[in-house]
Amino acid sequence: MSSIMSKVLENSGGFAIVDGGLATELERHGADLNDPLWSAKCLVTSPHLVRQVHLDYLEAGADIIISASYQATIQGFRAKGLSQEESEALLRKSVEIACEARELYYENCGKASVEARHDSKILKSRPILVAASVGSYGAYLADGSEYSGNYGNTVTLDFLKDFHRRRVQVLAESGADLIAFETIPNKVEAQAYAELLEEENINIPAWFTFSSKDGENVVSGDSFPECASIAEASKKVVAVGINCTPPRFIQGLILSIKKQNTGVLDEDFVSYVKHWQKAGASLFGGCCRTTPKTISGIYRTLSEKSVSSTLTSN
Ligand code: MET
Ligand SMILES: [Zn+2]
Repeated sequence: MSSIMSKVLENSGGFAIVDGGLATELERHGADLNDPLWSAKCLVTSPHLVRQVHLDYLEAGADIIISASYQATIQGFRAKGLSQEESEALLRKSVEIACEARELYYENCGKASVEARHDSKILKSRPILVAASVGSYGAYLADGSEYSGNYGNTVTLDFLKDFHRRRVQVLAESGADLIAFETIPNKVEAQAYAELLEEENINIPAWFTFSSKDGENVVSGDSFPECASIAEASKKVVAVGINCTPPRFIQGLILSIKKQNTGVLDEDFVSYVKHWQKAGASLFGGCCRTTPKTISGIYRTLSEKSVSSTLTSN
């Protein structure tokens, strides 16, 4: 495991908390994301709101925040008329905004007042990681195929590598601590990411999270353990897990690979967290429709006298 990830896990007693939904939280605050760029639209229209939502997650106890680049692609920005340079700058901006939120958070910790503590905000100086989000090709298509994983015959391994190549390079050089490949819908895209990390000599670690709608396979029907083994075979991948998946499926999925995971949840997921921890997970967070309240619930649950669990890591 990379030293940054170990540092975060050690500091918090063997587990770390990841943020919750970003796009849906931006929407809850009034952003209109009805656009092929989805949350990436806010990088242009409301960067302050993005920064505030990152900050809300840090104050709710998240140790790792994920940038607003999930649906930010060079191809998507170019389709809106932006130049190559402007498109790359927006990718970098997504990470810069998250880094600014981290700075603001540290400043707030420094001057934390008694009121803030009463406000139940978590203002505790600790190692915080910024992960650069990479959503799937299906997310760029914005036609629901990120939840079918069915890209048709023309979308090959090489096509996917070329699609993601420049974006991954730019994000790797953006100041992020790691890359979060999220909501991966099929095996071929996982393979494309793993090969890109090698070919491009990406020098920050990555994690891979897959989405499932049946508790056994990823959304395309490819086996989750097979997808996970692609991630595990890469030296650059420090964690493999699940996101944007109903919480009732998470424990079984974790057990099916018995490695560390990021769990992702919906309405009453907090009750599941300790089960996921017992099943071997060490990273816990939310996805679409989870909020800072969800994350502070996870924080409180995991901060209670910890259950004895064996943690595994790759
Ligand atoms: C469809 S999954 C979206 C993941 C992304 N990190 C977000 O919360 O917006
Ligand atoms: Zn999601």
